[in-house]
Amino acid sequence: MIEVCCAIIFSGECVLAVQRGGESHHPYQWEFPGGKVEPGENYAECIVREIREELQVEIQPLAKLQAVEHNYPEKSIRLIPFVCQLVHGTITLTEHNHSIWISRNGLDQLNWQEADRRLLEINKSELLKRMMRKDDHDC
Ligand SMILES: Nc1nc2c([nH]c(=O)n2[C@@H]2O[C@H](COP(=O)(O)OP(=O)(O)OP(=O)(O)O)[C@@H](O)[C@H]2O)c(=O)[nH]1
Repeated sequence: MIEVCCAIIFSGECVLAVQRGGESHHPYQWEFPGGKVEPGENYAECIVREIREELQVEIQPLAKLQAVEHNYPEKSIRLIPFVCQLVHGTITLTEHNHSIWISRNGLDQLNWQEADRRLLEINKSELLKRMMRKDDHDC
């Protein structure tokens, strides 16, 4: 079981989603930025490092949400999500195709990876509490 941390980065009441490249596993699907935990690293260290590498910004992890386990044909992962806030920097994608800030309505509309769909389902009430706006709006 591979442990993967991901960051649900908030800006106001919107969160950041990133799209995988065409050459990766699960091409063009959406995910939260993050990656595999390295030996000797705790989850918070992992997510801060991965976000520096992938987005070139500094974040602060605020809360760990419920993890999900998922079996893909090629591997099994435990996906560990952290609610995070941006501390400084401008997002620059080093690995992903696109990024988008989404409101609560957007959560249901993206073509997420399977593990993320499950992750969003089990953490929905916690996330919606942090994304209170009722109307769709530009993030
Ligand atoms: N970063 C990230 N990875 C996720 C998410 N959901 C999900 O299923 N994954 C999977 O978790 C693994 C994360 O690996 P990684 O980010 O370190 O490296 P990678 O995409 O190059 O992995 P690869 O070994 O499949 O090519 C990938 O298999 C990816 O498909 C997510 O929200 N964020």
